[in-house]
Amino acid sequence: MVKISALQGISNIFQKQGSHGTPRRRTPKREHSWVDVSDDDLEVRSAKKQAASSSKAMHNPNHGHGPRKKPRVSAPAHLPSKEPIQMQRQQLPIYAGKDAVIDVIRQNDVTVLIGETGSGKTTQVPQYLFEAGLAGSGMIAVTQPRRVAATSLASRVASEKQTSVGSLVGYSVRFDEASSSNTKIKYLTDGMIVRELLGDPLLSRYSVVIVDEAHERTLRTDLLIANLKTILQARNGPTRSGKDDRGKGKGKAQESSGKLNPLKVVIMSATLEAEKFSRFFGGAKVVYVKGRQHPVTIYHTATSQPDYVDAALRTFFQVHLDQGPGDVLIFLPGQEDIESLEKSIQLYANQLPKDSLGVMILPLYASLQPARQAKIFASTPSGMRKVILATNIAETSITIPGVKYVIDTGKCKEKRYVAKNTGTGFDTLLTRDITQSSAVQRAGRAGREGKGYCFRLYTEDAFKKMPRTAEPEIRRCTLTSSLLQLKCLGQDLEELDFMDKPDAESIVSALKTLFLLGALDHTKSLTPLGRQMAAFPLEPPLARALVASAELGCTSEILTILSVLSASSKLFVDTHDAREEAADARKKFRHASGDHMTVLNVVKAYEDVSQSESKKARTDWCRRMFVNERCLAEAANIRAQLRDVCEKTSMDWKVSAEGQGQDGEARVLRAMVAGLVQNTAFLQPDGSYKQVMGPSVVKIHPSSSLADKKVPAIIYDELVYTTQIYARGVSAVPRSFIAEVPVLKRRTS
Ligand SMILES: Nc1ncnc2c1ncn2[C@@H]1O[C@H](COP(=O)(O)OP(=O)(O)OP(=O)(O)O)[C@@H](O)[C@H]1O
Repeated sequence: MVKISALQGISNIFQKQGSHGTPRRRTPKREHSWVDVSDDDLEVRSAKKQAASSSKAMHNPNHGHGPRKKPRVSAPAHLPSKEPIQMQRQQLPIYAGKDAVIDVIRQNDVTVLIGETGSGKTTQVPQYLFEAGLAGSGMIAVTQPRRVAATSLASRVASEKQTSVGSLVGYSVRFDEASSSNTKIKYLTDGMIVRELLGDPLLSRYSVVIVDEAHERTLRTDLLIANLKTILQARNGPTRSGKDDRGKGKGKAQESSGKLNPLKVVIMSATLEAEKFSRFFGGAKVVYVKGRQHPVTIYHTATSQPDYVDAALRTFFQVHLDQGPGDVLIFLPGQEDIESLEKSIQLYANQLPKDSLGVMILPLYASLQPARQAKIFASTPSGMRKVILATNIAETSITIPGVKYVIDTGKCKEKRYVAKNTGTGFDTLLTRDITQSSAVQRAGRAGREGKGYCFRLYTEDAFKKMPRTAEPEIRRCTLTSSLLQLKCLGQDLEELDFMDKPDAESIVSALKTLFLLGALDHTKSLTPLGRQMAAFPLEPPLARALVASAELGCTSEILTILSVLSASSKLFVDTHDAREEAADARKKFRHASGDHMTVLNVVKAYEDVSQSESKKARTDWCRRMFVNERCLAEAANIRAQLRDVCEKTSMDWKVSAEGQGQDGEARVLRAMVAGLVQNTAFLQPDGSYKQVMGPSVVKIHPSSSLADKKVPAIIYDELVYTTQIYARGVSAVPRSFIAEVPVLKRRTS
């Protein structure tokens, strides 16, 4: 049992000499942009000048060379602002430059807008443009790389506009939408707007597209940016240097005469290579909004901290015990570290004296169910300090009310296509050091409602050595889904004008996958099947399984399986405390063929309980069975949305294989094989599984109902790369099912 004395030891280490050494307090110089809310709030500079200044800020965020001091032991009490929301809006740095921002955007087709984190870009610019009439009869789109940002920003801006989400201000994220015919400002993920291109290649319902957090260079943001360039030409005609030659005063995007509306594009970020974006759009105007509302004081450790989870634990308790009110946001690379730190914090927090401030721990990672993610935005109960343990999904755009302290481990997980090393060709998440841009964004999550503090668990030298920005996703991730979408638009990855060209190897791999799925023919042309697949907001292999289910008469079952696979949380509750009970409960659902049919068994059992029992009894049942009710609720929602797409594409979603015994089961598995053609492996004499389409040897993941089983052939949902390569979401299938797939016939015979 850990004693409080041990806890106090932890808190002291940071403050004294311990593993952190004495943290450095940097007193920012007056002229530095981190603290300098200048009188001259807006500057429009040439792209070159801006880039130089931006790079200075990136290398030097709050690192004025002030004296070395210890951190203040008790920061002044911080309480979230109680000022009326309209007054808060007027105090944002961007407010003073409002008219100038509107003018620049009115006069230019493309504007690159840079401003400090928290200066008001994301919440205010769309409102300014709307108020100035730039939406015309169309909409203003604001894209975000992450859904949690899109939904929370919509709700903030709706309250600033004193309306409810879904009316004037809406959002659209995968499997969730709140908008109406009255919506004029729409926050949406970059993935959703790329999807909208399929039905509306010129994005004609938008008068303005604001690409926010463009520095992240997600694959979808890059796809959008490439398309915006061609859309601008189609809608606005050739222009000089991104200039709107129609002149001032003609900003109203909608023109009569049945012609296409001109489009305004705004690229925004706090940490952007402005010059590169400006050049890409033929010399777009760069606007720099100066100043930030509240200062953020940054500390670095004196020595590096290889055990960053332990360092985060110590730093948290130092803040908790020594600093004034204010919530804490800790950045960690992934779910595992989050869960481990959560346990440690809880363990020590339980031993705090009864009268001390309580600790409320809230995890935040992408696969957490949206309703649980949303809990971070709720106000902190009195007598508590909220600590949010987050991955980089909290890194950009969002304001978490109450957060005053940020602890940055300096680590993140990055998706990377692994092909060269293993020959298997799949995206995997690797832990790595963050970039300077990420570090600046992370610090920017503090200081949004008042003074903030950021404790970086790495040295200042390490910060200086970090790369400025991350490698664009287009250079390091699977391109299959994007390639399919582009094919539907009549475009080619090789030909589209991207800011950075994709890797040739990734293009070949994506072409191969789509060919194997039947989405492309041997001339690389889109097939009718490919077009059908692209209609679904699913990765191409899952979309292929769904289309196959129509021919096999089992769409209802496949919809259920795919909905559960697409939910953000896992179907079964992981538990370390009651592992045996959980395993016993799971046995009741286990299907001999493996995980896909097991999913169906769980959903069926849950539906039976739901029909005959109360809501409470249903929840109790889930708890007893170690089934995650949130996953099932989310899956039901996803299923309804996929069903709608089926209806729109005239696919009969009711057709079912239920009650048809083994024949029905075989049809469900055949449909899954059609989608998972590349995820197939055969048992080898030595008991291992060897990929049919690749050179790798894989093991069945311990979480699978087939773990340790030896079956002649398997299909799997995904590979996980840890110490070895594991197949997760596995079903046993007869080898003949695999041999039936036309493209696999030769390999399996
Ligand atoms: N949900 C919220 N609750 C309280 N205040 C908020 C909220 N959302 C925004 N704000 C306030 O508005 C300010 C501006 O937020 P906004 O997201 O527009 O800034 P930004 O310039 O886009 O920052 P970033 O570059 O970090 O995305 C915040 O610093 C905060 O003071």
